[in-house]
Amino acid sequence: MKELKTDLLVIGAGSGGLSVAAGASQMGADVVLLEGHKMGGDCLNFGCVPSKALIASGKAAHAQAHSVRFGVADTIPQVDYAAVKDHVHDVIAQIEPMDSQQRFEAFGVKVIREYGTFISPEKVQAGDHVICARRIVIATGSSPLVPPISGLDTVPNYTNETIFDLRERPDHLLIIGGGPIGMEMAQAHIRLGSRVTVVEGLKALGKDDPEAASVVLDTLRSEGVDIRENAMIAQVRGTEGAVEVVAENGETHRGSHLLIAAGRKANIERLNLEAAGIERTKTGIMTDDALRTTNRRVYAIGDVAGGLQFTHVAGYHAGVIIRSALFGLPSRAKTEHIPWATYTDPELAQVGLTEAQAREAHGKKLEIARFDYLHNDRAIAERKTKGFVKVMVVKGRPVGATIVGHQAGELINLWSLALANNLKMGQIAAMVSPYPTIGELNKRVAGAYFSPRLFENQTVKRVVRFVQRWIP
Ligand SMILES: Cc1cc2nc3c(=O)[nH]c(=O)nc-3n(C[C@H](O)[C@H](O)[C@H](O)COP(=O)(O)OP(=O)(O)OC[C@H]3O[C@@H](n4cnc5c(N)ncnc54)[C@H](O)[C@@H]3O)c2cc1C
Ligand SMILES: NC(=O)c1ccc[n+]([C@@H]2O[C@H](COP(=O)([O-])OP(=O)(O)OC[C@H]3O[C@@H](n4cnc5c(N)ncnc54)[C@H](O)[C@@H]3O)[C@@H](O)[C@H]2O)c1
Repeated sequence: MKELKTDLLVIGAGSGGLSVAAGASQMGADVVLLEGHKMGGDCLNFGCVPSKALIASGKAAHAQAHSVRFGVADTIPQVDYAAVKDHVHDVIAQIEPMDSQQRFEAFGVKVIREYGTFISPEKVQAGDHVICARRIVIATGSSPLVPPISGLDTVPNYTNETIFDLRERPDHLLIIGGGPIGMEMAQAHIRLGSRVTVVEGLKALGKDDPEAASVVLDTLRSEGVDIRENAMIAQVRGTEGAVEVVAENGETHRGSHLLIAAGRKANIERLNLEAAGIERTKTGIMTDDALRTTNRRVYAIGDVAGGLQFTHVAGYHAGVIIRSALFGLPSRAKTEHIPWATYTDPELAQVGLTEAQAREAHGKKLEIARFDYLHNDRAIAERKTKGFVKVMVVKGRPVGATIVGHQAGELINLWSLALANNLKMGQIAAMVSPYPTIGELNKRVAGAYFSPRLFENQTVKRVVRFVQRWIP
């Protein structure tokens, strides 16, 4: 056994672990990084990056088939599914060097390509190394949750870890789960020429504002995706090419390929948390606001912490714990200003409270400002008029924003800034947006908040009439 001593041990080289390792090593800490599988973790290899690359192929195909309204004849797209997957892997390859072992070794990080297991509260074994660290960060991410569905162990199925390697286009993709993974994959595949059925046990896109989610679901349905809700799958049967899923309500759906997109489970099995005195919750590792586990020298960040599971959250967590682990400063992870977006077309984005949450929290103090894409000139020119921006406002400050429509994921950035800095609606309204941009929607929704105060206000009208009588 080789013994190593270090300031900081990071377990997992995904979005969270790499951010900690890069930041801490460049600030002078001695860092050891463990990775049992692929550098870059889920986001690069099996998550955000391949899914967005696949979505881009779907968009290209959809644009060819729907161009006549721009005066350009529609064509039936000739999709080469294997070439689409080449594109997906080429995109991964282009981003890969940023997450590579070589890059991190150049920062001075000692990278060990082994899974880590606690053998005591301050020691972790990885292959033939035992690492003793002043501080340890668990950033081991999550894996696809395979629900206890009868027959699933014998019927061929795909998850996000295998679907991006499939090179023959599914004739009919059956998806269990109508969350963001299910919906993004459903739309990409229908646009690439597969038939698609999504079977959701509860409500599709159920974590989002229902009014906004329904804009996305209606669009997917209009493109041909068969979305079945309230159909919890209890049984699957069949063979490769002919799969059947049976819901508790008796519905049966058939397809050629089965994708499981039924949620995530934290990667804790290999860690031997008991040896380190680290407690878990139902969804991951138990942490306090500072992301410390029940073992004070150990932090848990990103998906394994069991909260919001996004790459930008893992990156944000990394910043929070660097402050505390490296500088010994108080640090707290907040959630109120964390946005998320689902990259369907139209996109769906949220930050802060939804309308329902804001009503519950603020009751009559809540005001809703709203502006529809239909009135944005750039959206009209691009024929992207579906959707709206809705901002929840309390005492002149936004407490949440919901956007569904073209580039919603880009538009939500401004509201993330506003919530992170407690900005007022007046500060958003003061911004000048270039015309014609989709981004103008954000200014216009702030305008919509103020218009009734200005245009339907008798005092304002009286003051204007009075001043107009006196000025030369
Ligand atoms: C299909 C899909 C699409 C997604 N799209 C988006 C998106 O568009 N935007 C977004 O923000 N998020 C998206 N996500 C979520 C995002 O991928 C995760 O939130 C993010 O990767 C979490 O980062 P992490 O560092 O916590 O874990 P990961 O990136 O998964 O990294 C964990 C790493 O730890 C390693 N590991 C595990 N156990 C051990 C051990 N014991 N020892 C050593 N190494 C270990 C794993 O091999 C892995 O490499 C998507 C996820 C999926 C599945
Ligand atoms: N754009 C993005 O940022 C993005 C994209 C994809 C994934 N992600 C991340 O990955 C996480 C996981 O995504 P997900 O879509 O797998 O999970 P999810 O938990 O959001 O959705 C899973 C869905 O599967 C349903 N389900 C579970 N068991 C079922 C069964 N037996 N039959 C029918 N339906 C069943 C659930 O009711 C749920 O609606 C997301 O919460 C998000 O954090 C993010």
